[in-house]
Amino acid sequence: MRRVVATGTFDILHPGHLYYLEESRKLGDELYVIVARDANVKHKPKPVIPEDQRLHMVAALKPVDHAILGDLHDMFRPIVEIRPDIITLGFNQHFDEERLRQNLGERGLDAEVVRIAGYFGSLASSSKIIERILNTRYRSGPGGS
Ligand SMILES: Cc1cc2nc3c(=O)[nH]c(=O)nc-3n(C[C@H](O)[C@H](O)[C@H](O)COP(=O)(O)O)c2cc1C
Ligand SMILES: Nc1ncnc2c1ncn2[C@@H]1O[C@H](COP(=O)(O)OP(=O)(O)OP(=O)(O)O)[C@@H](O)[C@H]1O
Repeated sequence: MRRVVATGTFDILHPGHLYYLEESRKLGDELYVIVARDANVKHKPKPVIPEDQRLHMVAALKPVDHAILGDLHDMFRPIVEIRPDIITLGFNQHFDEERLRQNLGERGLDAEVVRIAGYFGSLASSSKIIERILNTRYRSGPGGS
């Protein structure tokens, strides 16, 4: 059984998330998804959707076999428990692949790190969806409602 781990915030689900999870699942037999804790999302505005609800929605997606909330303090704790063969990074995840491999090695983990390509077919970004909601519903110019 080849175990794959995918990670992310998954604030407002869109086809890019689905693509990332489908491509991750294809690399193995079982896909685990680690959903970022609200408190750990510091590199962008806080998620709109609370962590339990983000987890609930990710867990329901077809390619996902197991979804868990991440650890609050140590991002390697779930990895040590799952012991994946592969960890996938999304196209815009800010982790340095070499550094991540090094950190895993220091903890005795030999998971392969694979970068998944981006999907740009449609409105495939949580922040762009939020921007569109704001622009179309709340920032109408002259003549707008
Ligand atoms: C290998 C790995 C393990 C992670 N484990 C956790 C974790 O335990 N807890 C957590 O809150 N975030 C964890 N994260 C981080 C998030 O899931 C997410 O990738 C990060 O916040 C960047 O979010 P974004 O790409 O969705 O914007 C982990 C990320 C990686 C790459
Ligand atoms: N369009 C996309 N194509 C492929 N992968 C994507 C796409 N959008 C997000 N992902 C991946 O899905 C995971 C979760 O992404 P995240 O929750 O940060 O969504 P996002 O739409 O990139 O958010 P934001 O717009 O706020 O940056 C990450 O691994 C990310 O790289």
